[in-house]
Amino acid sequence: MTKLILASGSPRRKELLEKLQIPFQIKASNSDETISDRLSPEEAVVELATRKAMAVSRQHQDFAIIGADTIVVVDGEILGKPSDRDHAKNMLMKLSGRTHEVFTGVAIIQNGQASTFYEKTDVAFWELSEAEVERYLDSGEPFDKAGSYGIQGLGSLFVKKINGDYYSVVGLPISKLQRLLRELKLSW
Ligand SMILES: Cc1cn([C@H]2C[C@H](O)[C@@H](COP(=O)(O)OP(=O)(O)OP(=O)(O)O)O2)c(=O)[nH]c1=O
Repeated sequence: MTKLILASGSPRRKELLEKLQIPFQIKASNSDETISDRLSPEEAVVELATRKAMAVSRQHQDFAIIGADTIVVVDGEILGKPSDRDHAKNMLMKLSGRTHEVFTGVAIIQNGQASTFYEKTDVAFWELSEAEVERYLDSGEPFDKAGSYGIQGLGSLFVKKINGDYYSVVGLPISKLQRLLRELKLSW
């Protein structure tokens, strides 16, 4: 069976891939995450996921490599991970009281060939007070996450409604990924 590598430093992605109960290794990828603003959100996440997987694939040609990328989109604006506390506060105030989209792109590179897909989930937030946001920032949770929140953590308290795959918001659309891995004969 082809050996599998998850090209990610995200502990959430590792935990989610473990659900498939297939062996894999982890190699964090440090590919360039800047993207052209001409790309649509779906094109951007697929491009970034492919870049992450490709970067690892060059050193591990005999493996199948999985890369993923998650972004938040509100009013057509792409929100990645915050650069500092003010940036995070700004993002959270933007998300307050409205619905945003979370896009996760996934790429599997095998024998130089990329198989890709993306998933879109709508997430509606309650109206957030500034005090609530400040308290959330104090928790430290927002800083390594797209859109500056974690639906799986304290950020759950902001969520009014979700339409789509919860696991895609956390960083890996695991059921769709399993189906693609099966098609590629990489999973049961
Ligand atoms: C919206 C949201 C994002 N996230 C996370 C998923 C991703 O890990 C992160 C977005 O950053 P990414 O650049 O997609 O991933 P990463 O830098 O964490 O890991 P790597 O590139 O090595 O694979 O935000 C949550 O954990 N919960 C959420 O609710």
